[in-house]
Amino acid sequence: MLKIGLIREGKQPADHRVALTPSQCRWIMQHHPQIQIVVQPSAIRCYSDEEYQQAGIPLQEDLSNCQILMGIKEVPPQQLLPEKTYFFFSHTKKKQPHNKPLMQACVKKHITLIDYECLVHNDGQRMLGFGFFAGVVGAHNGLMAYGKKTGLFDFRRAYSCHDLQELTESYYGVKLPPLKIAITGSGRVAAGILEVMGLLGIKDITPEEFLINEYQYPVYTQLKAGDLYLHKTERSYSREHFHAHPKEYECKFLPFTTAADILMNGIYWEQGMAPLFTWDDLCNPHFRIRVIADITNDREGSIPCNLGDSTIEDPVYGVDRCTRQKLPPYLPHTVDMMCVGNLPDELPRDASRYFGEQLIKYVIPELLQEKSVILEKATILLNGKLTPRFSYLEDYAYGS
Ligand SMILES: NC(=O)c1ccc[n+]([C@@H]2O[C@H](COP(=O)([O-])OP(=O)(O)OC[C@H]3O[C@@H](n4cnc5c(N)ncnc54)[C@H](O)[C@@H]3O)[C@@H](O)[C@H]2O)c1
Repeated sequence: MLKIGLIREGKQPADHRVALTPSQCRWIMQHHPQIQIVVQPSAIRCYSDEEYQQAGIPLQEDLSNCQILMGIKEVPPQQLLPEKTYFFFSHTKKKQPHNKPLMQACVKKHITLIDYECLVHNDGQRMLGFGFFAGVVGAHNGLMAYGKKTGLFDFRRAYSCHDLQELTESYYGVKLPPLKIAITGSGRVAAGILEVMGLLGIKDITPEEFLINEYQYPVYTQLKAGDLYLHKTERSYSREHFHAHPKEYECKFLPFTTAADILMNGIYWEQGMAPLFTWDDLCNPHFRIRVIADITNDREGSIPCNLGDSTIEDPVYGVDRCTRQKLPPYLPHTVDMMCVGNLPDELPRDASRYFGEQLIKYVIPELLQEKSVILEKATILLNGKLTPRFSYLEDYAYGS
């Protein structure tokens, strides 16, 4: 019998998501009788203890008789149970300094750490992620901020809705004013943004039309990497080459800064890549963008005026375009920034269900195999020791 425990999230601020919903737990136990799932009680989880009980999933405070423990966010080191196999987003593979104590606690407690982020298909695409719901909530919040800034319309908060269905219903009858939205990216986040565009009936136009025309109704254009980047010397774009050498490319976004009212940023970005525009561009009087939903959300990253995270409670801040000062939101002369790092937690029920579906499809069957290459590849620590693939983390995991 393989016993899986769903842990209570311990990280602050509290996260409401869970790896498997009550009905998904029941489905797994019905279809895989060799698996038993228990859940640690939680007062804040988006599916209540009662919902798990009603689905026949036992509540259990002490998870020491489980072999596998599943969470979402980083587990506070003092809550780690020794010698268990843990699945969660550890945010350690880039040696993130704030998670060094967590990594070292996992070593000390002989833990096997499997990171969801490292579970990938053969072609390297991630199996699990919350990007779609980050895109949905990010697009919603970006529009909400624009409505507040201009006083033209009012959107309720996504987290006040029971789920995406209720959020969708809140769009019935909404007629947005003419506005132009530039969307960047082509992954899960972008798919979520496009979902909101579709729900609100915002019209899709080409990048060329977007730059030239004005419209009497709201429009958007999607800019994929090929629309955004150009090799600095070859003056060309190739997807494979760009993914391998993104720093050799310059960005072509500048004309959109004088054509768009809202920017919804969903690109993949890493340090050293060209930003979408510079501080000098921002100070240009023709810079038209008033609201930026920076869902990619790297501080001073692809968007230079991302001055750090905002929160779900307080999702928007203003930035003075010339003095670069952080200011309260919705002032007339600022660009408003929506830079929340845990957007999917505004729709935790849908985000959890979607996550659990991927988990059931791709990961649960691997758990039942004698040997799984997929799991091996995602195992950062095996019984507290770095696996060869992650040996580059040596100083981070074992050092002082
Ligand atoms: N704010 C939030 O709450 C939140 C939540 C989830 C994701 N994000 C961020 O949003 C961004 C996009 O996430 P996503 O889920 O859409 O990602 P994804 O993996 O679904 O898509 C990434 C896309 O970028 C492309 N890409 C471009 N350059 C690449 C490169 N050098 N290497 C690999 N892929 C490259 C890939 O082809 C892929 O289509 C990420 O930076 C992610 O951290 C933010």
